[in-house]
Amino acid sequence: MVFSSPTGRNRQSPFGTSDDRKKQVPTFRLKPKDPPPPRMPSADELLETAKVVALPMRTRFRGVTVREALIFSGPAGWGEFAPFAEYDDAEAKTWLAAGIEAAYLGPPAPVRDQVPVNATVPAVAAEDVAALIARYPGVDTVKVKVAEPGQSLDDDVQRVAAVREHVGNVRIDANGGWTVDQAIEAIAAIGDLEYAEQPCRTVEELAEVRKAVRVPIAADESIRRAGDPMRVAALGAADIGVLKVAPLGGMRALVALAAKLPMDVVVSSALDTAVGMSAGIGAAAALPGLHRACGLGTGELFAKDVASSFRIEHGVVRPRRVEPGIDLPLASDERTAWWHDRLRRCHELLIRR
Ligand SMILES: O=C(O)CCC(=O)C1=CC=C[C@@H](O)[C@@H]1C(=O)O
Ligand SMILES: [Mg+2]
Repeated sequence: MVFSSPTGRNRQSPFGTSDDRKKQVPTFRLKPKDPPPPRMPSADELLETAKVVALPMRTRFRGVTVREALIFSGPAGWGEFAPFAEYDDAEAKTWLAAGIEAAYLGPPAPVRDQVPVNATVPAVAAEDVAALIARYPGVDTVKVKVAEPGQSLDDDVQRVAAVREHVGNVRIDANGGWTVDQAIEAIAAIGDLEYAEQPCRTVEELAEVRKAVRVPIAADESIRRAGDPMRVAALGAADIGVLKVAPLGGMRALVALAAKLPMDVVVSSALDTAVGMSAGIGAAAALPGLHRACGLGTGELFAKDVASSFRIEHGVVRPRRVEPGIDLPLASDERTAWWHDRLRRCHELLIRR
């Protein structure tokens, strides 16, 4: 689709570029009830309202102790641009498209007013598990990080056992940290699970593990960082797809991919601030079929967020718009300049034909 640009030239929408189509990421498409397509804002316009924040984490998570993010506002609300620091611009640009969608178009029409969430337990010691789970009232599903570099399988077994003292439904996430043999051994040692997320790095390895174990396999990086997110289905590599708004390029892209994937999906955060979380919850609320708890409770991992975090009550969160507070924990001038440059480069990639 095309949209009007400030220079008067029609350009390809960031929600459905030809590049995306090559990667087979679902393209943004209007439905009759959607508002008109957004005007592509210039980078200057985005940076006019931008704030770069540095949010302290309560617990280290995927090596992150301070989560940086750039947020900006548009006619539909606030959007977030927070690709992890190590991602290159080609990968980071879809995160910008997602932020622009949130700020300039807003969420798709919801089909539910609440979304069940899981608790997320980082690779902590078993004795720290209870305090973490206590932050998630009414939650009956816990996702546990495993295969942390520097830790042993015994650490994982003990952490999962500690979680089982509180809830019956446990899923694990190895972030591709195991070989096929290690995954098979670890899954046998850990025992019954709702699913094992991304036990190995490649789609082929996931397919091998899936054939060898009875525990269902979920794909995360094999979808969000893949050239072709449908490959997991083509190779019979997963039972569940873990979908994240920012890496997929937006709420509508996520909903479109969920419709194509022949498997259950779980919407999960990308360690989003409350602004990004609003989009994750908005996408989950718009999914016609949602049968599992979503990884959208990671606001609990922050010591401070950009707005009051989504309250978890009886294991669910409710979609809402977010208005960042005035006392934001702002990043240093140097980090702010780094994020501004990154946004400009990704914006250039988005509008390039
Ligand atoms: O799914 C959840 O429970 C929370 C989100 C979560 O685990 C993640 C968020 C961001 C980066 C990732 O390393 C991690 C994941 O791999 O799913
Ligand atoms: Mg994951």
